[in-house]
Amino acid sequence: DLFNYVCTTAFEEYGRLVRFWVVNEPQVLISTARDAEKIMQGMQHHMKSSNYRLLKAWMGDGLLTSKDEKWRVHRKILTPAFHFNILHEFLPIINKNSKILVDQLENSPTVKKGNEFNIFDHVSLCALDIICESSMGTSINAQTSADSLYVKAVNRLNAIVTERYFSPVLRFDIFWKFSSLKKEMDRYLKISDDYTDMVIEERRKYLHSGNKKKNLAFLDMLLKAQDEGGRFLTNVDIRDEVSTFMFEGHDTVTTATSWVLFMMGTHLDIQERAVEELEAVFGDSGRAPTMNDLTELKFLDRCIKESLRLYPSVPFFERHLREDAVLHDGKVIPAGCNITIIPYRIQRDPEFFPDPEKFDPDRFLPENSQKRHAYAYVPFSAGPRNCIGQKFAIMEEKVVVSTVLRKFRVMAAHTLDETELEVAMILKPKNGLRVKLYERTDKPSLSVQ
Ligand code: HEM
Repeated sequence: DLFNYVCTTAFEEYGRLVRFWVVNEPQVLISTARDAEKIMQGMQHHMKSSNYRLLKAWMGDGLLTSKDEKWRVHRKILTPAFHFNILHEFLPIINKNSKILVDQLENSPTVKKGNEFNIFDHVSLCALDIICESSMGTSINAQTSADSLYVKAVNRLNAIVTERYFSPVLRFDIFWKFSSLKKEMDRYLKISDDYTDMVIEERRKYLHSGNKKKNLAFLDMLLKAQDEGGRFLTNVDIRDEVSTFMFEGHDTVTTATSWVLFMMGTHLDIQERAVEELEAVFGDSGRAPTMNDLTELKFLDRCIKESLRLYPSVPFFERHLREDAVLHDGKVIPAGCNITIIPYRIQRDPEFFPDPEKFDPDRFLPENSQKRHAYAYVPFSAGPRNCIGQKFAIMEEKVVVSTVLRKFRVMAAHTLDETELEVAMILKPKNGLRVKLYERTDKPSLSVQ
């Protein structure tokens, strides 16, 4: 199938670099850490490929798609929001929603009967609540009222963007313009834009009222910068950044979190080690994690990293070369090419990860990882265009996974071999990740204090 061909077979047939044509545009696939470094390390090749124009209908010129001065200015404004000293402000939001997730699972008839279900569906609503409240400062209660129009809009927009990206026909504007999918997209864009505009307006009024009691939101950084006369920051710019966060911070975390839980469910010895660590940190208490607790969860941290190695939420990303790129062995990729960097392949290189298919969290022990090539592990990309939300994402994963594991024993309902991967912008298994949950009966009830 296409996923295996692009990520594996193509390199076995043609070697470490593969070139093909998408109509009149040359595309080069990169599969090794040393080549990836030459593309990602500086600002020289920071421009995204022409394929990202397909994302622009939703997120305009947000951080993910923009370039040059606009990208630089916006990145500078948003970077402080992800500083370690600020991140703790988001912990109550993550704790609250993880608790709701566990409550929902506990009360679900499917879970009670010991039936299997797709863990993805539940984690997705939880991640949506978290990213919405963290970026906009408002709660949409996706977990408790799944029929909200905005929730539907975000989910459909994600799916439509992906469908267009991989459609050999709809990617061309001429066919897209007259398609029913475009009509549907316009409908959901209006719902999403209207909602975001309304939240931005309310948040602006709230901040101007001088009331500082509510949690900080990423949006506040942008509104503050606009107040201070920030260049480039129109209302549409702010909306684009919020939409970018809703896109980048939702499905990515959902996939990553679901995979860790599933991997725990297929590797019960590893799950037990993680639970022993949780018991050491939380004892018999049902208290919610603090930032200090999260730092203590070192084994869980390694499980999350290892899961992202095997199943990077973003299995590939792309650049457009405005100048020639010289690779580590002197080979030149000429200006004008689009480049696809494939973490899914790079992170399976046996030179850096012996027995690469094995799920082994201890690869990330300091003594096993310190000397590894800096670009051998790039689930969050690397260099100046790396993921701005990576610390937030790991913090969220740790809280959600630990909250679930403190309450439930997770058992996978199928094997890894039976899990077929889909070619999409986000690495999703075609038929979901199905698990069964069993309550750890001797555990106290969890609190969000
Ligand atoms: C496990 C979760 C996540 C993974 C694996 C992930 C991965 C990535 C990757 C690979 C990129 C580079 C994409 C490209 O070049 O096309 C990226 C960029 C980005 N991510 Fe994440 N991401 C995650 C979570 C998040 C979260 C939670 C947020 C926001 C709170 C976020 C915000 C962004 C933004 C804004 C960019 C664009 C950065 C720029 O170009 O300056 N991501 N992410």
